[in-house]
Amino acid sequence: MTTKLFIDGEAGTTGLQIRTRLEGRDDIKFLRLPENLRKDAEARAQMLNEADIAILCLPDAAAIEAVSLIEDKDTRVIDASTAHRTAEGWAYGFAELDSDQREKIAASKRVANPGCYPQGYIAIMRPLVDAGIIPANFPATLNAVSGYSGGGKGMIAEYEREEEPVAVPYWPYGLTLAHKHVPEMTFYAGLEHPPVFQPAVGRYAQGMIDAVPLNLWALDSAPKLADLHACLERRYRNETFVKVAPLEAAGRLEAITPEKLNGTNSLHLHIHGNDETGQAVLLAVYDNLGKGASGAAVQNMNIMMGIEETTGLTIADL
Ligand SMILES: NC(=O)C1=CN([C@@H]2O[C@H](COP(=O)(O)OP(=O)(O)OC[C@H]3O[C@@H](n4cnc5c(N)ncnc54)[C@H](OP(=O)(O)O)[C@@H]3O)[C@@H](O)[C@H]2O)C=CC1
Ligand SMILES: CC(=O)N[C@@H](CCC(=O)OP(=O)(O)O)C(=O)O
Repeated sequence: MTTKLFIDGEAGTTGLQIRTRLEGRDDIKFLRLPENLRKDAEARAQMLNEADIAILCLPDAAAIEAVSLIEDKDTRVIDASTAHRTAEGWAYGFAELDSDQREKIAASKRVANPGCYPQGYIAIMRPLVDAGIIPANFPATLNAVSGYSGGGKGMIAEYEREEEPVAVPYWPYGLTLAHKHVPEMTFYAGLEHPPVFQPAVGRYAQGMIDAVPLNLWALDSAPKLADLHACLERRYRNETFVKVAPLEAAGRLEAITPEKLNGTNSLHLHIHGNDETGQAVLLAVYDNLGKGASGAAVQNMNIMMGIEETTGLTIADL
């Protein structure tokens, strides 16, 4: 059976990457609009209603508009924007969230693709909260760095224009601590309080690291690094795309660079720290355009089509 797929916003960063990832798939028929009609609401409505699956790679307002244009109750939607991630009636498209998330995605007509920063954070925190190692009222923090493609076409142009491209190598932002990703991070990590989330954009195109520092000594369970590792390893042992690196006592590791998993849909977790001081830092390495956006959208589409992928990178591949 062929699935009719419409990517609304196909000319953008996420849309283009989805299209490239699906090149050569003979189980998909692309519904496409000519350049002059790609923002025409009537033409988009026609495609949205004709599609079996529509992937929205649009700014939030245009994504909300796209959903309102769908009259055909059978069109299934994957929204890559922030608009519906904690909305009623939408399944959160992080398949590894817990054991029944895949079924929720498979059964849903409305799937919200997660934000790039939240995926790594939730992958680290949720199993630790579920296991009671981190209490739900924990005052968590997250530091992160993303390549500039995370800001879409607009930010890419600022870094790649010929005249006076952005020269700052590392630019902290989100300093009012109200980044649009905080609500989904808090909700899906299972925490009662929003984390202090401090992202930064680096002067490189693609790839990211989420880093969660933890004062283990402050936790009632006073876990050791091996306990954190065992918890995450147990949770992701059978996952294709999320993998946990072995515990390694090193201050600096080659695998922990933001570009390491570019072009893949993999997300790798690293647990480091110091048992003597009772402190840990948990890191998630992944591609903001891979597992952080387009890769996850394709993974969700496959789950909705009943296809199970088995081709993630193992730690040993690195
Ligand atoms: N880049 C990333 O790493 C990630 C992005 N996302 C999210 O995915 C979505 C897309 O982001 P991204 O691809 O980076 O953004 P881009 O700006 O690169 O692409 C957005 C595309 O949408 C088009 N567009 C805007 N308004 C409309 C409209 N009304 N009708 C049809 N098309 C429209 C734009 O047109 P034009 O080309 O004319 O500007 C552009 O091609 C956003 O919601 C973003 O937050 C999510 C996770 C990660
Ligand atoms: C580097 C950079 O600017 N990144 C973007 C996040 C991109 C993204 O994931 O947007 P969604 O909310 O649609 O997921 C930002 O911080 O706004």
